[in-house]
Amino acid sequence: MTKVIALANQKGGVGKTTTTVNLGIGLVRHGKKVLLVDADAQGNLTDSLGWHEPDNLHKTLATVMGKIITDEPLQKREGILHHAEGIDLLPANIELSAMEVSLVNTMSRETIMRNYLEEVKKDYDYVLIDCMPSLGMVTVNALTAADSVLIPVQAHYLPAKGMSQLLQTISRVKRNTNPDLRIEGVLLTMVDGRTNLSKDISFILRRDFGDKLKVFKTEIPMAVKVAETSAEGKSIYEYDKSGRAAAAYEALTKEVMRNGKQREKHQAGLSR
Ligand SMILES: Nc1ncnc2c1ncn2[C@@H]1O[C@H](COP(=O)(O)OP(=O)(O)OP(=O)(O)O)[C@@H](O)[C@H]1O
Ligand SMILES: [Mg+2]
Repeated sequence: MTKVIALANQKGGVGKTTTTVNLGIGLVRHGKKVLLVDADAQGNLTDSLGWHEPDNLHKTLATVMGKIITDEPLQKREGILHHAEGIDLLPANIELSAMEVSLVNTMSRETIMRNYLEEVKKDYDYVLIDCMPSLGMVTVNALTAADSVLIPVQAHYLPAKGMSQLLQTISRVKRNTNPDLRIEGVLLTMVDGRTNLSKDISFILRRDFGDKLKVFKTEIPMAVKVAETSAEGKSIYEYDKSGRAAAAYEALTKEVMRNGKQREKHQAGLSR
């Protein structure tokens, strides 16, 4: 069964794109087939995988969503690019900002991305959707298409207000279009080892948003090498394979795979 995970947080610059790349390629390194979907008109994911001029790409997420809206047939693998580290990418560029507007007047406007992925995801074990820093219609589409949400949070920033808004949006999506949507976990990113702040933030998150809000055991350290990878169009495993950030993203990858296995066991138990 394919697992679709949306990486979302309407706060900008918290590590959504970086985590999409390094979790995605981490899964590939464990033999999984993975599609990354760039759902941000800034095209940062596309850029950081080496397509440095996303606006020059002719086929993107906006193209395929447009075809779903107008009921045009899609070609096999239409718009999907392949990266040297073994991962597929559906890119995005500035055209996605027009999609935000055109979705408003579209029928079944929340389910366009889900309809697109229904067929396409059959070729993959995991689909990771890198959301833009807003809770607009494209992000709602991603949450509607997803099995779970992974929420990166910058460790030195108290996320209380933004987190309530995000959790409200997730609840709304659950009520309206995707009752089975789960929270995969909150991931602390850019953790500066010299402080205890990340422990405090884990504590506050659990205190304010309930024990059910799982915080990943893995934390991603602040590391200059991580910031440098995007210019190189490579993952952290290629760029700095023996560094702390590569080890952390490898640990996160294993945690995500373990979560999936535990859930499968649980579901098998329920259906017996
Ligand atoms: N662990 C880290 N250590 C140091 N720098 C990092 C780390 N993770 C990400 N960065 C850098 O921080 C910036 C923001 O990261 P990223 O683009 O992944 O965030 P984002 O949530 O996708 O941002 P946006 O909301 O704009 O889409 C980037 O320049 C990235 O290279
Ligand atoms: Mg981003």
